[in-house]
Amino acid sequence: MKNLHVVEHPLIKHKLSIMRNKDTGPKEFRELLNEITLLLTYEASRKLPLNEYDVETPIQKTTGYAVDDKKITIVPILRAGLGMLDGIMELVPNASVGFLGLFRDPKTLEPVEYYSKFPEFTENHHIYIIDPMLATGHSMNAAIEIVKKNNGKNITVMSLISSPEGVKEVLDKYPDIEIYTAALDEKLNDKAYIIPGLGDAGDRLFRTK
Ligand SMILES: O=P(O)(O)OC[C@H]1O[C@H](OP(=O)(O)OP(=O)(O)O)[C@H](O)[C@@H]1O
Ligand SMILES: O=c1cc[nH]c(=O)[nH]1
Ligand SMILES: [Mg+2]
Repeated sequence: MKNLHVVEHPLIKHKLSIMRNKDTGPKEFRELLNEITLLLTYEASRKLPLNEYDVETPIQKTTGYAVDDKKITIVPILRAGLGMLDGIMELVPNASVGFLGLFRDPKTLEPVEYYSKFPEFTENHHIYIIDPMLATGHSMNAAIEIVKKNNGKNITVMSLISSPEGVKEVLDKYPDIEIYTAALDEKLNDKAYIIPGLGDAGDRLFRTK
């Protein structure tokens, strides 16, 4: 599928397998999510524009290149998206951060918004919406809609595990958006959990179950 990038890498597969293990505790789970996010960010940032400037090496002048990370905004979807925030911020430390609180109603499976605080999305801004789980895709679509309503453009989605159903839901509605994910799993179960997945990412990050 065009615009879906499954970032295949032995290190990602290795780390994600440990995260999937139900016996992996929150400390290791958080560390691994952070490490995989660094690797995902490397791929998801490939198309960022570069500014040229003059650099003087000890030998001669040359051209330097700079990413203007002040023009990047990261939007973690609370809570689980917070687990990816440090990883991406390590690589683009001057990015702004906007927060969006959504939870999935267990009965309707529809996202409920409970918090939002965004910086101003100026022209030529690049926005990364981050959430480890892309299941039905309803939360991500709600997030994209909210960010767009706030004037956000150039949106990229980063997730750890995606379902085929969720990817289709997002790309059918927003065909221009690019999704970077560490794994495309098999499908959703009858409770709309990703299988094989890793369970509830928020609960595993913050030990709430
Ligand atoms: O694609 P969807 O079917 O919408 O499901 C994915 C959403 O569900 C999870 O959040 P949850 O509602 O568990 O909130 P939490 O992060 O606070 O645990 C996950 O982190 C996504 O935000
Ligand atoms: O598998 C899933 C689906 C939604 N949210 C999660 O945390 N995990
Ligand atoms: Mg959760």
